[in-house]
Amino acid sequence: MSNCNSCPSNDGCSKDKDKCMVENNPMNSIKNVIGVMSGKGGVGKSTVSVMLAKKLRQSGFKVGILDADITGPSIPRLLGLKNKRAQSTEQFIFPVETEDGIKVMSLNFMIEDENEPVIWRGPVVSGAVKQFWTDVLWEELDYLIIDMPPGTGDVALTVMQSIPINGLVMVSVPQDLVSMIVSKAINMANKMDIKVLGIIENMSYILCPDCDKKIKLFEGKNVDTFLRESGLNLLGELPMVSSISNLSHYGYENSKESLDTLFSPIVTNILKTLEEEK
Ligand SMILES: Nc1ncnc2c1ncn2[C@@H]1O[C@H](COP(=O)(O)OP(=O)(O)OP(=O)(O)O)[C@@H](O)[C@H]1O
Repeated sequence: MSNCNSCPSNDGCSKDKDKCMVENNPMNSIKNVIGVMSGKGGVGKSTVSVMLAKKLRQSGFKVGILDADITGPSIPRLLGLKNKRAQSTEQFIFPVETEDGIKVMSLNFMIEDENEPVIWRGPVVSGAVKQFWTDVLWEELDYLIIDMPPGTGDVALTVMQSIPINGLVMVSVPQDLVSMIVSKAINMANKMDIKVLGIIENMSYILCPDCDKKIKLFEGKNVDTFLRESGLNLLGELPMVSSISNLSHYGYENSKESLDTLFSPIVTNILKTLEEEK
């Protein structure tokens, strides 16, 4: 059952204690849980989750990534861990660790072939996500990053109900930012009483290779109005760059240089907003 003392959301929680569905594992001590969400798939949620985890780890924090995208897990590949398997005992599942010490749990670590589709019904998928929170031996973490399932369906709901998320980072692309897709995700978070820390606009522009001018591919005229009306921060913009698209093929390490500079101010904004919310 839920134990408020060991819950990362304890400080700022407004949930009714008796109705809380969060089950904590007393062996784990996780200070902050940050969910990375998007209204739909393919907009860069997993890429952002990995960049955020890497940056926090570089700053000396103890970091984990929970890949809650059960039917389309891409975290192991992005981190160059696709051939790793998670070990378990009757009591615990042990996360796989990257060379730089990020603890990772993904369904891909439990299946034989990453190309095999996960053909499970919603409740089974939701059960797996819950287990990643309760049964994985995360031990002590400063930040657990959750790569949320895409969209606002059943599994996203389970994650929000059963994991004490301190704040959500919304990832969007410019043409979706002012659409109902993002609004739906934000409204869902609001209904579940989870703070949205802000929005990252991914694939926001391209940089001209000759003059370094930012070229916006989509008109973002209404973005400012949308942000003002929704009361949300723009945490930062990421350009469309080959070093990011290469992440899925070659892993983060080969793309590190350009990403480090681009992502640093975004991480600062995320941590600042997270602290302000406490
Ligand atoms: N800024 C960017 N520039 C170029 N390519 C990008 C950028 N961000 C993400 N991509 C590419 O877009 C694709 C989708 O990214 P990613 O897997 O991170 O999205 P996602 O939202 O997690 O998708 P899914 O919901 O399917 O898991 C990947 O091939 C990734 O390399």
